[in-house]
Amino acid sequence: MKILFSAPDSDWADYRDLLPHMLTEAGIEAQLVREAAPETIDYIVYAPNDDLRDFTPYSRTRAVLSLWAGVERIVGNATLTQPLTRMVDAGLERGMVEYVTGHVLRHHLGMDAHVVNPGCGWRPVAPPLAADRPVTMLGLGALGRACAQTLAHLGFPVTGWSRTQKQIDGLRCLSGEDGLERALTGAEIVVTLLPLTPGTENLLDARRLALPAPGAALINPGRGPLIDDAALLAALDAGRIGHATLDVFRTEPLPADHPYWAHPRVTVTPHVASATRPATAAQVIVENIRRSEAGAPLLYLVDRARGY
Ligand SMILES: NC(=O)c1ccc[n+]([C@@H]2O[C@H](COP(=O)([O-])OP(=O)(O)OC[C@H]3O[C@@H](n4cnc5c(N)ncnc54)[C@H](O)[C@@H]3O)[C@@H](O)[C@H]2O)c1
Ligand SMILES: O=C(O)[C@H](O)COP(=O)(O)O
Repeated sequence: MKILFSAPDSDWADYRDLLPHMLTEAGIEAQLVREAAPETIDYIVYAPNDDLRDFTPYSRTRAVLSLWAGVERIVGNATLTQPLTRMVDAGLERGMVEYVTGHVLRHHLGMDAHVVNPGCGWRPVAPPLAADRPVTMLGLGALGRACAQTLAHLGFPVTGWSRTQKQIDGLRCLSGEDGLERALTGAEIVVTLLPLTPGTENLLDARRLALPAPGAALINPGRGPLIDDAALLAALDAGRIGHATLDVFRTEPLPADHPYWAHPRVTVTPHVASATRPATAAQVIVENIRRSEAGAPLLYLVDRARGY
């Protein structure tokens, strides 16, 4: 079997030895290649790149296996008729839990007053307990759910919002348009871990950004276009949103003249919230190839109509 590794060179360095080794361990005889005649390729391991845009000639390819959790850059490709899977990786999940927990605690504990602006002087105002700090998680998938549950274990009252109604221990789960309003209203920290689809683009617009508690913090490790940037800047300037920690943007790298860079109440992180971790992600790729060969359903199959 031949597997095309269609991803940037930095990924190739991580997987070129690891993936063949793990395939062999799983009893799968395969050759991992950087290029080959398209009609000879059985599977494509994919991360966004400029080389592969037309999937039409890959006539025997049985699945395209994304190394990324977010598939918005490939899911709408009209030439892609092969099954597409997204990445759900234990290492990626743990990294996201650490990022979200760290940034939630920064805002909850008011760390900036002591660490970033220690000139504030001796103002002994103790932060409330987590139990008194409502947090809202938009998105309750692999990543949102893990982050929400960790925050709930720390004592935060966490409300989660998703497309279909969920029941998750320790969380107040809401869904639908009305659920979104209820989830946002009064939240003191809002985290967005939604995929980018036509249904989520500009989800946080001026009206919805006015619903959280005055001065609430917004943390977006999901995708940049989930937020209407002009509305967020206006909400920050008016103090309706107290701080925005943004990891993802409409244009990446974030252009040097973008107002987010200079804004005193915006923290920019350069799309580092969490990365796919090769050691665990390779297991997912191998398992999906094993399943496909055995005629079993693929894990984490993308629904083209939903867009994720
Ligand atoms: N910044 C980073 O480093 C980084 C890393 C990995 C993933 N991500 C982003 O995180 C996103 C979420 O990943 P995941 O693995 O948890 O995804 P997932 O597919 O497991 O979960 C998606 C969640 O979003 C909800 N959702 C989708 N559309 C919705 C809608 N219209 N209304 C309400 N809820 C909706 C679903 O119900 C589900 O709960 C990815 O798509 C990606 O954009 C970012
Ligand atoms: O969280 C999940 O189980 C999946 O991402 C699907 O969620 P949805 O049915 O709410 O889209």
